[in-house]
Amino acid sequence: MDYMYKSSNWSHRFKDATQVVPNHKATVSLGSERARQNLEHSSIVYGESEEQKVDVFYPSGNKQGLPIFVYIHGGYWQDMSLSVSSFMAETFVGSGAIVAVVGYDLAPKVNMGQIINQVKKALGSVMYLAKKRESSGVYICGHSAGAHLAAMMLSVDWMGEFMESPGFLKGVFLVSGIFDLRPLVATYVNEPLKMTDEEAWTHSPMNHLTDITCRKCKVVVLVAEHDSPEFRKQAKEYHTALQEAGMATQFVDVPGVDHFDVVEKLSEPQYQLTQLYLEMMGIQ
Ligand SMILES: N[C@@H](CC(=O)c1ccccc1NC=O)C(=O)O
Repeated sequence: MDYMYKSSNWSHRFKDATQVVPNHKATVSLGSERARQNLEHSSIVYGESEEQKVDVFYPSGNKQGLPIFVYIHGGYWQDMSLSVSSFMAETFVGSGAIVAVVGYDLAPKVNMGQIINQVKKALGSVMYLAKKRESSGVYICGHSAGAHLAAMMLSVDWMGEFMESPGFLKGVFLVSGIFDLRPLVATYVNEPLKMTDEEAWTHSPMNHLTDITCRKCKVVVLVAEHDSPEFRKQAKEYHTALQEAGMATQFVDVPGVDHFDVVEKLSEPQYQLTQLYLEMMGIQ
């Protein structure tokens, strides 16, 4: 299971698996820096720590009615950061979306329950922004561990917790995600997280199919051709479970990419997933 959940082992692009994650970090951090240099942006502070912020990138002109593309980064809830996660902003803002990048604290500083709560608060602040800007819809894209967090947001009671209309949330894109955390408990991934089997199940989207609040959300479950068999299995099983729960869902097997460039390429306007997201947001 350690080998299955080490995504760098399954990349086809490098001879040496140890190059994969450093290359990913260099790529996303360069793109993120460029976005901060070239785009109008500001931060919403939703909590006390440095990471509890949402960085928002805007098309010029202060227009109302734009879609909001929310990005939740991966890194097994213990790696990566807000500052390296705006690499797609230039492309999406260029097409007329507001881009909101979610930061959250990492393990071992916080546990899984606290991380999920932080992301909920972050999304609550995005819902408020959506109302203020009369947004045409909020679309969440999560990668890997971020896809797990995005899937957990399908079951948030927005009216109860934030007094915000759930109507803004229109789509959720889950890229190479983990939807049942139980297989991770015995792996290296759990060393800083320290989840028990019970906690792993409590915080699994697979355990929250009957309390989905966003009944009208379109959910796209995506997996990379060169993701590990475990990731591919997790995605297929969650997609089937969503279907059985009566959700509008679509499965996309993205050819020619691995666990990392499946999202890196969102910085390219012509990439298949960029096109799919823009189309779903109604700006293509
Ligand atoms: N330890 C993992 C790292 C990893 O999976 C990862 C790294 C950066 C961003 C996302 C990742 N995957 C899941 O959250 C590996 O070596 O593949």
